[in-house]
Amino acid sequence: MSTSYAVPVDAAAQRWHGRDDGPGEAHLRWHHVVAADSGGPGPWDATFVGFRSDEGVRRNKGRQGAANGPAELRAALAPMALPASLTALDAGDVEVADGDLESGHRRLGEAVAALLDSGSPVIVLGGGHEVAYGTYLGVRESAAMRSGGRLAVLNLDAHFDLRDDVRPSSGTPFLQMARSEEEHGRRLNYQVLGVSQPSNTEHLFRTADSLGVRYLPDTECGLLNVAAVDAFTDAFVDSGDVLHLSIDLDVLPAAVAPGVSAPAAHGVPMEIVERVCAKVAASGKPLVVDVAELNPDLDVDHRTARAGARLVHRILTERHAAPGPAA
Ligand SMILES: N=CN[C@@H](CCC(=O)O)C(=O)O
Ligand SMILES: [Mn+2]
Ligand SMILES: [Mn+2]
Repeated sequence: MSTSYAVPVDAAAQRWHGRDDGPGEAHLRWHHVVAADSGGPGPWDATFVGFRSDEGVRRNKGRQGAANGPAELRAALAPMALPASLTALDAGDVEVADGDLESGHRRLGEAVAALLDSGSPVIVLGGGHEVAYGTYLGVRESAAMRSGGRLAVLNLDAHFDLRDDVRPSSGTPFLQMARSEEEHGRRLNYQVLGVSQPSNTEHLFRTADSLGVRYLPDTECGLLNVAAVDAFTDAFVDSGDVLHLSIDLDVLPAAVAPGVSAPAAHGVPMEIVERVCAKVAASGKPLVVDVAELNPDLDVDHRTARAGARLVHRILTERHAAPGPAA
């Protein structure tokens, strides 16, 4: 697989190290199984690509530092113990330089499309939430979509990110997607879990309503709401053939995820977020996940990085254990 869209994988590969308790499957951790070159056409049980971008957060007047998110997420995932032997590929990082977010989106799209077409689940390590539009570009151009698959996008987020700004930013990705889908004669199937009323203006709620967005507020995503969350998630999974799961870490309570631009006063409990991720992964449908908004400069004892890595771990191990859809 060509990695012309990305910086050399060497720097990314350096992050895949950790404790080694001995040889064999019983001692496996992620750093043992991630390869930095393709070694074949795939599919892999997991593929990773980083999106080193702060530009969207800068444009959205947030607190910068998310460009170092990919390295931190790799470092947090690397030592996690694996319950089974998986195959994994790290395609390196797409770097956003000189404020050229648009070029970064294009290059990320090329990377995601190639990895998805290999038949592998794709994990995009952000980056500000502007990562989601680049991820979408890849999904849009993937073989699964070109052959008529229905896209379903689930955003786990305190925010709708449907801002109508002059320039793309971390606050605009899902409106960009909606417009792109419209240009392609489709309506974006966009769903959000964890929306915080005080963090979204009435204008954003109206935009969401006008686009037909289905959402669950954070106040209805607690541990007492498991049945409703399950029903919401099941309906999401059923609504698409190709699933894009976008995880903005500010969906988690600030105590769990302090290392984000806009920490959540309420948030959705980790148990619920992880449960939703596991359900989506277990569907066996073509899947791309992006993890957004980790800002290592604001993190406390790598708490946010570990929470993000734990979600990635759960998604990929759940996916590996699940029976695939009938071929
Ligand atoms: N990706 C983040 N988007 C949020 C940020 C809110 C904030 O910085 O307070 C948004 O634009 O609404
Ligand atoms: Mn958010
Ligand atoms: Mn967001």
